Amino acid sequence: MSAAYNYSTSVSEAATPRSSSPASMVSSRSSTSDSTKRMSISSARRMTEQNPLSSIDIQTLEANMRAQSLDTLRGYATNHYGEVHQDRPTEYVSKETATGYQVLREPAWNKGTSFTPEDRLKRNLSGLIPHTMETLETQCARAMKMINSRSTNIDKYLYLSSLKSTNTDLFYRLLIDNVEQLMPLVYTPTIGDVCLQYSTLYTRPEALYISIKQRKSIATLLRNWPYANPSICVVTDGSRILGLGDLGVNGVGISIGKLALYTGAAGIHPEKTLPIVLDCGTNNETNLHDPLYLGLRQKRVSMADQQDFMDEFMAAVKQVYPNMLVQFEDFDTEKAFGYLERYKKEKCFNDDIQGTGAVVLAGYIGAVNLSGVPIEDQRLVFMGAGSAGVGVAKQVMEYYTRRGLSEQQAREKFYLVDTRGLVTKDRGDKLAEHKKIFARTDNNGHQFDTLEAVIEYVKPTALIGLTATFGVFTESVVRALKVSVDAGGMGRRPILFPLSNPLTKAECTFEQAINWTDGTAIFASGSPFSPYTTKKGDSVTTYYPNQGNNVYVFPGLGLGAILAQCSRVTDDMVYTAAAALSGCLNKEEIQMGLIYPKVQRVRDASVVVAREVMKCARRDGVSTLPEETWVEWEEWGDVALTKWIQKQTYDPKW
Ligand SMILES: O=C([O-])CC(=O)C(=O)O
Ligand SMILES: [Mg+2]
Repeated sequence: MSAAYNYSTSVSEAATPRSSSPASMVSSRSSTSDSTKRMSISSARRMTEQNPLSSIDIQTLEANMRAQSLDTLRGYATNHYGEVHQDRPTEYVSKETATGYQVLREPAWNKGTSFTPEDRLKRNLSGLIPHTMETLETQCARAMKMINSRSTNIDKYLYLSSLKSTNTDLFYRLLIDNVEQLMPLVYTPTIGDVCLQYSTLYTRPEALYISIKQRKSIATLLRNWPYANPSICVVTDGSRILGLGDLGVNGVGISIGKLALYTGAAGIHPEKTLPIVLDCGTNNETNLHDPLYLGLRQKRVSMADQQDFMDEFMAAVKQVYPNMLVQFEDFDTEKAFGYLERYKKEKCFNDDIQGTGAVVLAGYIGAVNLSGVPIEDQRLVFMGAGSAGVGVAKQVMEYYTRRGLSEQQAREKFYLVDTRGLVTKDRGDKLAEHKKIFARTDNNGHQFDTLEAVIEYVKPTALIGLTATFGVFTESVVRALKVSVDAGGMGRRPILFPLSNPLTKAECTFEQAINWTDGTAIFASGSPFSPYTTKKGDSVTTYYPNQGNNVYVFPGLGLGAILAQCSRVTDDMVYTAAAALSGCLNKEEIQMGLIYPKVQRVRDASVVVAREVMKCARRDGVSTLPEETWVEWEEWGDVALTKWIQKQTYDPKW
């Protein structure tokens, strides 16, 4: 029996729930794709005629692009960007009925060489895979050998990506068991390079690519996603990918990478995750001139049009997947704040503002304990006043207000610096709305143009970098931070968080931080640095960096919100995620002087974060679970609830 289902040709039809994965598409065709195909073939033929060897190389493509002949190769229907009309449903076979390559070619069902003799018979697999039957561990060992044999991180990424699209369980087993080695490949920093080169690296679809040209058909596109009822999507418009700027549709890599961690770091089932990129054009000239660029070849549409597109997207999500949580990722600052406010009643959160805010707060709580500087004497300088800078400052400010400080007293602890220097009310420029809350008024008319000048003036105890500018924490800046902390008394330690991603954007390196503070810095970076060992005479000291990355928050926050069946994500839930994370360190981690759990324990941390987020959702009245369930869970207590959460998570084992 085939699990066929219909989606609408009109945008208003409701989604039909599916129960199975798509093994093989029996057919998927439409009149529009036919016409596109016809055009593509004739253009390609024209190009081939111009080039008798038929090797259409990049130069030829560039020349053709200049002559605009690529116009006809664009992936839209002849009726140019009108509503997408699909004439027939995509028909999938069900897992139960799939046989042969239908099984092997569906990553969610494929077990590779681990199929038992019985499976092989039942599923007509005999002869289609090597005779030997292997355990998952053996398959993992082979995969690790392959990864280790590749010399560049991009090649390692490509291998992993191919594995993911071949055998889901194997990919995630590998990621979960080798998270320290593999997370930097599927996530920051490698994912930054992948996004930069996505047009060239592209081999297969892994996400939903929704162009503003198809804005009338977003619901139809959402229904085309082959897995039923996703629980979570990560959506970007590519406008500020990590610290790399506007990458347009190539930013989709970040949605893919984040969702791999929702599964790897929190155990959300991979079939329940949906990566999305919204293509509104790009202002990235390199992409616009790259003949291989995969997105709309035009400048970004106006902010008002981007906003309308986003409204349409959110409305379509509500219509097609009403229970899906939406994570906004790497939108540029204005949109990041704007959308968070605009959709605050929906089931969504912004990872860069709230996730980063929460993870830094958690680390800051631990860092203050280690610093020897009492919380009331802390003064924080933020280099960078974008979505992450202001998001973090707001989150830490809340920590102060919850400890009894007034808003005004709490705000006074923060000094934000942007490209024009200290953010003050009387600086003479028009401050962006999101910065106003932290604009200083106590500067007596003085303006401080450089970070050095701000440090000299403020004498901070903590320096947080979210500038996306490599090296802005220079030796003189870091030494000045140490001097201002030392002045407060013996044994005090500076807090130094260069948080920008990927590594090429970090404000300073771990080695520099250690050398310039005589090993005293309490350090956290957004992307991972290696431990650093110093030798002085006979004494050898190894220092351990922290990775203050939102990966410690978003997977657990998302898991908690999903399991509590929240109608929305409250600020309280985000704060609770931070507080829960700060309490997650074990004895060994505390002894090592860490402020975050080791990355190998990220799944443990996510479960604790999820548990506390769930309880908070109930307190805030946004959990739609029946009251009886909560009463039962309360009786169980934390240990049982933790076990229950673990039981809900995906942890592939055969
Ligand atoms: O993706 C990361 O590693 C952290 C993050 O959200 C960003 O830098 O935008
Ligand atoms: Mg981000």
